[in-house]
Amino acid sequence: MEKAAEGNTEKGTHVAVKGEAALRPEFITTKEKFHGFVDSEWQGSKGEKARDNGTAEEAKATCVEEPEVKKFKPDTEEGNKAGKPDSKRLRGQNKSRPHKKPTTYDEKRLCLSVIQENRECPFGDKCYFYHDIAEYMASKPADIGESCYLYDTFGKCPFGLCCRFAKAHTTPDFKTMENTDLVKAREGKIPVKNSLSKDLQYRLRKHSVAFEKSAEYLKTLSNNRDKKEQQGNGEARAAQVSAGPTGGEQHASTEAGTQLPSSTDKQPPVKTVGPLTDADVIKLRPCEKKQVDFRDKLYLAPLTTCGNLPFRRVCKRLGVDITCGEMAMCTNLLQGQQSEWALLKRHESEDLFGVQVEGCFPDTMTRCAELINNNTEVDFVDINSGCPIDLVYKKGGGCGLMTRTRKFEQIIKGMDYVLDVPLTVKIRTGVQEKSNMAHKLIPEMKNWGVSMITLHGRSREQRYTKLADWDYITTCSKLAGPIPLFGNGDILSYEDAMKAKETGVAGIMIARGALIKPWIFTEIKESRHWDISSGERLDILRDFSNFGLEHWGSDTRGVEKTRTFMLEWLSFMCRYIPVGLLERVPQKINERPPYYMGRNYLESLMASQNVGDWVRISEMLLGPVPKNFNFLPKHKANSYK
Ligand SMILES: Cc1cc2nc3c(=O)[nH]c(=O)nc-3n(C[C@H](O)[C@H](O)[C@H](O)COP(=O)(O)O)c2cc1C
Repeated sequence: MEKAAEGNTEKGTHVAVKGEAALRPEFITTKEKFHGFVDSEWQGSKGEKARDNGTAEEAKATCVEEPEVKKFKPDTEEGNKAGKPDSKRLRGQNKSRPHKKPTTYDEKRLCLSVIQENRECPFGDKCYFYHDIAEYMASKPADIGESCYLYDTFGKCPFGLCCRFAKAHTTPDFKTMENTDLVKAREGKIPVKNSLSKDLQYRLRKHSVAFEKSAEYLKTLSNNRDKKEQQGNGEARAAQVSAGPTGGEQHASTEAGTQLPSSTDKQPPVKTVGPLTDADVIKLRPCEKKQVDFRDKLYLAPLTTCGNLPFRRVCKRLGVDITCGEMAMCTNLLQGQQSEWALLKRHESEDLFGVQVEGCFPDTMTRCAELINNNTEVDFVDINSGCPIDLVYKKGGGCGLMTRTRKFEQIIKGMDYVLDVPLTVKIRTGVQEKSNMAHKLIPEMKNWGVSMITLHGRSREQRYTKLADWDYITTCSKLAGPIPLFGNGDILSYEDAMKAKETGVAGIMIARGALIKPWIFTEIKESRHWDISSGERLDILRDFSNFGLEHWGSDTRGVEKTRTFMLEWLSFMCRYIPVGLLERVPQKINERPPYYMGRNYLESLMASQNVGDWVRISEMLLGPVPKNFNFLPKHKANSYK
């Protein structure tokens, strides 16, 4: 960033710096003063000085132990975030973050045999875990708070004595209480759908799941290929295949359904059908396919790691219409991997919900779509053909598909053929910065069976550098008609959203804007700037914390998982600049704030770009971090370029 002045100086003497948001001078400070204030005011468990309209008082009540906040040295990446931005370091993912996470934060846990109603422990004397409940309870870290969200919401807490809020539902003789009225009222309600059943997992692992519709479709590919080969067109096809990012041979060998060597390929014999032509496929496509009206809806982008179910619930409360699961890899789903299936989970509040998949071959993608179709409840399935990461791109997936049009076509047609719900596609402008290709692809895609297209107005090469190209999005949206095209890129205010809609796009998708300020959906729906207080922001984080405990668990493991995902989110949220502090509204996504003081302690703390301060915020809601706690955000959210 080119600086017009030597940083921020005393109040009132601040000179606007290129690339920096314009703040009212009375709030601007220096790095040293900012950190000095945040550190000196922090009182940890006592919380006397951590004040914010009473909200930090509540925080005081929940932090029962002295928080042990890790200090981050200024020469580390975290330290650097608070200092002068280094454009190379602050872009993309933190690939060097520790891979080995501690498997457990509990030194010793209660034996499962005790948790499961005193059944006999198969390990007897050799068992490492606690069998004496009183001994376990005495060894457990102090409860985080007085009330348990799970017990209060559902009438019982499945984590019983292991819950970190256990006092709320434990009798003096260590029995777990239940609120029978509430339990009865919730009977039969399943708040989260799309879990992988043990039976399906077993069948997937044994390759005994039938993919009948996929087989029908894939047969058409092998028939078409045979015909072409007979016509002597083999050479032309090989040339087309080799145009993909990984070269030809590998892909050519995996083209036709029945001859595929992939790990998911050993399928049981299925009923064979006669040769199908492209025209047959179109005829066979069920007319009763579920219709979804996407137009004029607000779409929360699929967000790996950050777009987890608790975060999406937060956004639903704040007005988003369409939600989508984090990108799932089709081969992992076909292998029945529990962790991948977790990405398909849908909360009951998600009334228009889709899942996003990634893959590079027609056979696996088609089968994956059939698997999802037959075993989950989703309103649409999205193909991520915008994914830029090497792991995906180099295999020909993600935005690599945009350069492999024949394969892309086969994937889309196959998935559309097996799905009873609409198929949507998310693309970028192209791969290289100066050679847009979406406009060439979109007219073709219209004939392949996509029901909606989302266009992120940047290329793979570009990542987040430069603003999204909304002129190009406008051009593409016209080409896409009558298929709705959603525009995606850089929306951070209702004004940005209004301008985007004026381009004629069918709808808008928001990614970082929702992470920085999830209330953006309320702002857009109510056409206003919301000068949200830090207390209200903490309440939103509290919702996340409760939803996280419900999703990941209220035992130590669940608490720490909730914390980790909250910290990932806070790495984006710290970029929000309160409306009341801005000289010029609205905040722009590519503008970095100068160091500033908030209107109260919590607002200042929330503005910190220091991991240690995010940990402090998490401690207000989730109690002190365990001794061996370590965190480095996955995404370098602070790349302002
Ligand atoms: C943390 C993070 C995770 C993302 N994960 C995905 C993903 O799983 N699938 C996807 O299609 N795009 C993903 N994206 C890209 C966004 O969906 C979106 O296209 C991009 O951020 C541009 O929108 P924005 O300018 O509103 O942020 C991710 C972006 C971020 C910041």
